[in-house]
Amino acid sequence: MVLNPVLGKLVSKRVVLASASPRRQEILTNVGLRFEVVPSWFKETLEKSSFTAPYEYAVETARQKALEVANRMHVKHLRTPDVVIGADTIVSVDEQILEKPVDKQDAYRMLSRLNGKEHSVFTGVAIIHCRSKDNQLEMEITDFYEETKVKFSELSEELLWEYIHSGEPMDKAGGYGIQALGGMLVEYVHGDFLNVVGFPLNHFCKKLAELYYPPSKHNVQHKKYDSIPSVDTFEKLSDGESESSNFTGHKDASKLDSVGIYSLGAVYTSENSSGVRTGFTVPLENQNGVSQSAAKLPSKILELMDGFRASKALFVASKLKIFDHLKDKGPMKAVDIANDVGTSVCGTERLLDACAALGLLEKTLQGYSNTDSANIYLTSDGKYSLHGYIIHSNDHLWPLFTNLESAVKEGSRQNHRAFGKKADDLFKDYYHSQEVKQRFMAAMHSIARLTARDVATAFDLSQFKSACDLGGCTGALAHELVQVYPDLKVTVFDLPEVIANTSYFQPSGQHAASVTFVSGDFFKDNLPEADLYILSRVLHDWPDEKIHVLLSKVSAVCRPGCAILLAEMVLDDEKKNRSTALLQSLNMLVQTEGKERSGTEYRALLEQHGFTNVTIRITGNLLDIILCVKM
Ligand SMILES: O=c1[nH]cc([C@@H]2O[C@H](COP(=O)(O)OP(=O)(O)OP(=O)(O)O)[C@@H](O)[C@H]2O)c(=O)[nH]1
Repeated sequence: MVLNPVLGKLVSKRVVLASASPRRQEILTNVGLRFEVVPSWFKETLEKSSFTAPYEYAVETARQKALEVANRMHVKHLRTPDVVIGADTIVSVDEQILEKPVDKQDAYRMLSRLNGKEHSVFTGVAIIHCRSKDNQLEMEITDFYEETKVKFSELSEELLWEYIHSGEPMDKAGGYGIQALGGMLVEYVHGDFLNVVGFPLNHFCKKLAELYYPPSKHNVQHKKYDSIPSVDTFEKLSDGESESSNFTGHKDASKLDSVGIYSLGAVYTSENSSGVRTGFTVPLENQNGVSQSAAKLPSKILELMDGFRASKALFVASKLKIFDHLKDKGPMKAVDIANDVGTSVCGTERLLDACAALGLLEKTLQGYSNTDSANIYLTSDGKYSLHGYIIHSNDHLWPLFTNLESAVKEGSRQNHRAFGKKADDLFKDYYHSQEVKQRFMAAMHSIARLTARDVATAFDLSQFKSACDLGGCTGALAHELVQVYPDLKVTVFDLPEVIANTSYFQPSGQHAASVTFVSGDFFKDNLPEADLYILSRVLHDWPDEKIHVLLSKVSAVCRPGCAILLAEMVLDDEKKNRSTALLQSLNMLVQTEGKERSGTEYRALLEQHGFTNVTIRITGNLLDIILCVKM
């Protein structure tokens, strides 16, 4: 649960932290913010002398870090984030800016400068709200800085060197980490402690409050608030969202809710004596003249209650190929679309309006047209088309999910209830008819295309000369890998029924020859030789016993130094935070004997088969990546 509704404003947005700093990640994770980490490639080399004050340098560096990530995600990854957060922490002493030491001598130089004196720590923060309009990246940048004064005690040379040899100073601005051993060097801190650690959380929340709840003309008083409104205040405000808070342009569910929530009363805000804004509802009279108070509705719960309606609207529009029609012919009127696809005008109009309100379509006087995202993801031939997966969700997953209650009661898959037949093998379900097989392959292909770049680049795989993608289906990941690593040869190993149907999905291009297809059953047949074995969305299909069979086979053919790359949604150890992955685990319950697992669980499985150095990258995207090496 997000404690602070200001941060709650970010829940439905794709938030990206443009920072490799584990401290920033921890500070933001600790308050319940969900975000993806995309470290910035911006080199911190701005000319310091061109800034009149040290904080200007920190703010500009933070801006450049965030801008680089926003641009890269938009242009290279075709994934425009909603919000990008960048930060830069520096220490300023005697008009000098200190960043991270480059070596121990440099750390010594910095710490000696700070010894026995007061210095300032500045963190510059940039919050960029992004949106893609006509494929152009539009951004609104907000930045600020926070200053904290820190005083070091008089420290002996011996102590300084002991501290330096601990290794702690190396990745810390000014050469110390106040949150750990470095705390022992500090006599006092004036200001925000977390600012020193790398992220001024309090100021960040105030900034979000300013952005998402700007003082409106309805305010009873207009004093500018100078502290974070209390939780209670935010809850009252949270659904009375103002126009300007909708940076991303899409209409999210909470915004839609707000219409209903305050239909009985208007929201006003005022400030209390301590400068804290308070929200209250003004009673309005109903039609009978009876005074009523606007009830604050639980918007999150309402959103969940209605979630299936939105999913189904998307599924039906996709099944009817409305996005394909609009790509070729839009803008179009409802009546023309209805005629083209052979549906009723009144039903089609309602569906189109719902899709427009959900941000999937645009509605103008000329008619309906696709949004940029619809063109890319929802048309059946879009570059990153999810059409295949959406149809699979509608035709296969939906009937299974309607039996979730039985699955939970019985603890087992529900294929027999959903489809009226009992299959002993998961994939027999998919491959019993050509139509279902092609639908399943198209679904796997669309997800693999979307995630392939992340899987291929989560780790540097350039040391491997050959790879085998076990259960690699249409070869979408294999083709991405050979593009990223031109010297790599990839064998896609999958069941004969799959391999026989891959030709439709093959790209043409210079690297196509580096991908070969071999048919076989990875539980029974010999595995092709390779330096790297890839298991992407495979292990979650199976129970531990079967995974042991598979991993022991991989282990048997792996030479020391060879590796396994896993791509799965990794659960947090406590299994309480990652709702997408936890829902995916329910998805596995209704249709397989498998489940999603935590990093610790994957590590244990891999280590039992001699795979060590298990490194887990939580990407915050659809798939997390695990690399481990055979000893
Ligand atoms: O007391 C502490 N002071 C500072 C830190 C950490 O120091 C670094 C500051 O470096 P920077 O702002 O450039 O951030 P990076 O780590 O390089 O990550 P980016 O990818 O954002 O450039 C920062 O990590 C602070 O957390 C500390 O830990 N304690």
